[in-house]
Amino acid sequence: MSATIIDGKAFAADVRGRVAEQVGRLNDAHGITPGLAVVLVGEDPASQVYVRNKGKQTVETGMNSYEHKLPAETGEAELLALIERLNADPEVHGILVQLPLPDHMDSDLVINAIDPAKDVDGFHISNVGLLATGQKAMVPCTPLGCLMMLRAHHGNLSGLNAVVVGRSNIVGKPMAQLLLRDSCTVTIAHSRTRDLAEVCRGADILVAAVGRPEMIPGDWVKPGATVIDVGINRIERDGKRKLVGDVEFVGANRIAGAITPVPGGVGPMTIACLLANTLTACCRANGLPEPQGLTA
Ligand SMILES: NC(=O)C1=CN([C@@H]2O[C@H](COP(=O)(O)OP(=O)(O)OC[C@H]3O[C@@H](n4cnc5c(N)ncnc54)[C@H](OP(=O)(O)O)[C@@H]3O)[C@@H](O)[C@H]2O)C=CC1
Ligand SMILES: Nc1nc(=O)c2c([nH]1)NC[C@@H]1CN(c3ccc(C(=O)N[C@@H](CCC(=O)O)C(=O)O)cc3)C=[N+]21
Repeated sequence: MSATIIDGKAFAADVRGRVAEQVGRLNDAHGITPGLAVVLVGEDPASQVYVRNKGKQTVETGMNSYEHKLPAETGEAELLALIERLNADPEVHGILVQLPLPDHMDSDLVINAIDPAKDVDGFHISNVGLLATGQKAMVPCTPLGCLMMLRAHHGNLSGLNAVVVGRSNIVGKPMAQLLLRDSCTVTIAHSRTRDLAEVCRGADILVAAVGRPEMIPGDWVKPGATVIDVGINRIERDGKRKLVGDVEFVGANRIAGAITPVPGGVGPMTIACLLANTLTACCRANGLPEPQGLTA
């Protein structure tokens, strides 16, 4: 028997629909339009695709999109000055600085210059600390999207064994925090983990966020487990360019209970959650009630 495919595209369309509806009501009742500013430094082709998709979907949900494209050689001071302007701009409720930044910039410094209330990526140290201590934070979009799909699929996650492979600040660590908050027993694995296969086989929920094409084979998956594949890897196979995850899909699909595909899994939900976070930030900035069903 094969696994249930968790359709991230459909989930994302649902989230976007709910965002659009609440944006419409916000506009009708208060004359407010949420605004998202996306800053891209340099010309990484993959980043350009994401930024274009984000801008398009922002406008489709009735929000304002402000794109700032800076050349790769932009100085750090110039980027910080732009962030200052966006922090002060009342029309801008969310700010996203696309990562990675060019090598000559200090990413931590840049991210921590963003007003935490506008930090829709949830990467600012204030938001990281708020999430870790169980307080109201802006929650990183990719882990938030994964959590929404897991909750929808499982209902209650309490007591389940969750293994997160990857410990980055943008995916692995916040994912682990969210699973812990939902009372999973959480293991974070990484490149130094001993016997990763055995660790993975203990997982009721397996989240792969590594960045290595198809490194997790089917026989690392516990029968019936839910597999969330965050990996986005561009490879060439049989002369064709292809997008694959960190999980070997065909093998894992035979053993898992449910699995997210790549593409069409976590990726679309990341963008939908970015829109949801922008709406949340706008509501908070205006002292209005939180949007329903769109926060963690
Ligand atoms: N779908 C989406 O919306 C998004 C997808 N992504 C994708 O998710 C993947 C991960 O991204 P990100 O977290 O930024 O990546 P990073 O490169 O920042 O982190 C990768 C993590 O994987 C671990 N790792 C590397 N090799 C191994 C190994 N052989 N065994 C076990 N662990 C290993 C690293 O361990 P160590 O710390 O020890 O080095 C590290 O913690 C990428 O494919 C990225 O493109 C990212 C963001 C959003
Ligand atoms: N500050 C910042 N915040 C981010 O959230 C951020 C970032 N920087 N840098 C890069 C990563 C990566 N990321 C993705 C978003 C959407 C898809 C996505 O929509 N993927 C589609 C396929 C798109 C394609 O074909 O390339 C899918 O999986 O179906 C993927 C990856 C956000 N990131």
